[in-house]
Amino acid sequence: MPTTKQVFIAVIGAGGVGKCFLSQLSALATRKPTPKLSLCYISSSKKAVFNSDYNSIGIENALQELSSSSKSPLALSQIADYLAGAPSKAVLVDNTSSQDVADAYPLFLSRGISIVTPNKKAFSGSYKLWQDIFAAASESGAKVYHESSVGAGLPVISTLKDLVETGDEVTKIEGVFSGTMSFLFNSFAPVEGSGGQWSAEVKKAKELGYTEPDPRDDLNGLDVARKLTILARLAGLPVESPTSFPVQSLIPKELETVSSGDEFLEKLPGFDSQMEETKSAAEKQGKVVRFVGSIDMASKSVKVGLETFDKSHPIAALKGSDNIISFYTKRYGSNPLIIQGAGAGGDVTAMGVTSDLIKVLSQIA
Ligand SMILES: NC(=O)C1=CN([C@@H]2O[C@H](COP(=O)(O)OP(=O)(O)OC[C@H]3O[C@@H](n4cnc5c(N)ncnc54)[C@H](OP(=O)(O)O)[C@@H]3O)[C@@H](O)[C@H]2O)C=CC1
Ligand SMILES: N[C@@H](CC=O)C(=O)O
Ligand code: NA
Repeated sequence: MPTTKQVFIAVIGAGGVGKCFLSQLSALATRKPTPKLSLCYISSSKKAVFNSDYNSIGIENALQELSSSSKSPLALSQIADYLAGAPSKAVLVDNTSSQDVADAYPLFLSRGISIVTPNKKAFSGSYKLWQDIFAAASESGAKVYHESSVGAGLPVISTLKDLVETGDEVTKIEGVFSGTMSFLFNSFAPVEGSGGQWSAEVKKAKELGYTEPDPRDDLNGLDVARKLTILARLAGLPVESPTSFPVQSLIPKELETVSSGDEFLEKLPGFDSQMEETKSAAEKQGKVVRFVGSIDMASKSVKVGLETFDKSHPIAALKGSDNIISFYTKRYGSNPLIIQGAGAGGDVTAMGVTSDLIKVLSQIA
């Protein structure tokens, strides 16, 4: 019979972030034998591995077992039943970008199943979903953490929560919130040198694991809009949705209707001149162009899009996939609290998920 010091873990999604999470989970299970972490379910969109008697799946071999499995994933309501019936507490780790999985969070939480996730969809969907998630968690006592939904593993959500919960008042949040956009502009329009070809940099960002599963979700500005929706809500602004404020898209008009991400990437080189024009216009003023976002609490305004910056500006000087996020608050006055570092990539994102899991374990086990 398992003791209360055992926690069952279900992992949905084993892509770039999911794979890195499994490797961190394996190290965590070895380093900290208590509570005993029992991986009881793992799935991709097409396959799953689980045992109806909750026997643990070896974390080290989970990916191999998943790729050779002949089982289909359970329906979300079945996963909730399965985890609610586990012999002790269970945690769902959602490493997908699925809206369907996100929509089921209130169900999981109401059944006492805690959630950790880098998926932005639940927290930036309708305001009702946001309310349902936190109401379900508070009623059942299940925990929900989503640090990597903004700034990957950077401590953005935890910092904002700490500011608010200790009574500070956020007045403005601004910065670079997309690892993909940061990488693209840092390499396409660097402060020094001529930079690469736009469409080739987009392909590179995908290969490096920075983009969303469909890179159009980054280029249309929606990924940044989702992050700002999450931060605005946490700061006390009940933003209705990521499409309820101005968001600039970098998708060429001619490619707005292509049916797949792959077709989009194939056709993008034909439209490189559009981004070249934007870059030259900034260069003519001695500046560089970057993709940024801001939330102004007093005017209740949120915006996402391109802006030009002096080459000496900290935003212009970012490297790689770095994010930079400035919190202006009553306490910090005119010198904002600034968080900077890699904002995308499998390992740094999984780090946020694993550290959330550690927080949950310390509260439920
Ligand atoms: N990559 C990054 O740098 C960051 C990512 N994130 C977030 O992390 C999440 C994962 O990103 P990433 O790993 O890069 O994406 P990937 O596309 O690499 O992986 C997504 C995984 O989810 C699986 N999946 C999709 N839908 C379902 C479903 N309904 N049920 C079960 N499995 C499903 C896919 O399965 P299949 O392989 O069968 O398609 C795949 O294994 C996203 O929400 C993203 O926004 C957050 C911060 C940074
Ligand atoms: N596609 C996103 C991944 C992290 O949220 C990004 O590039 O920032
Ligand atoms: Na984060």
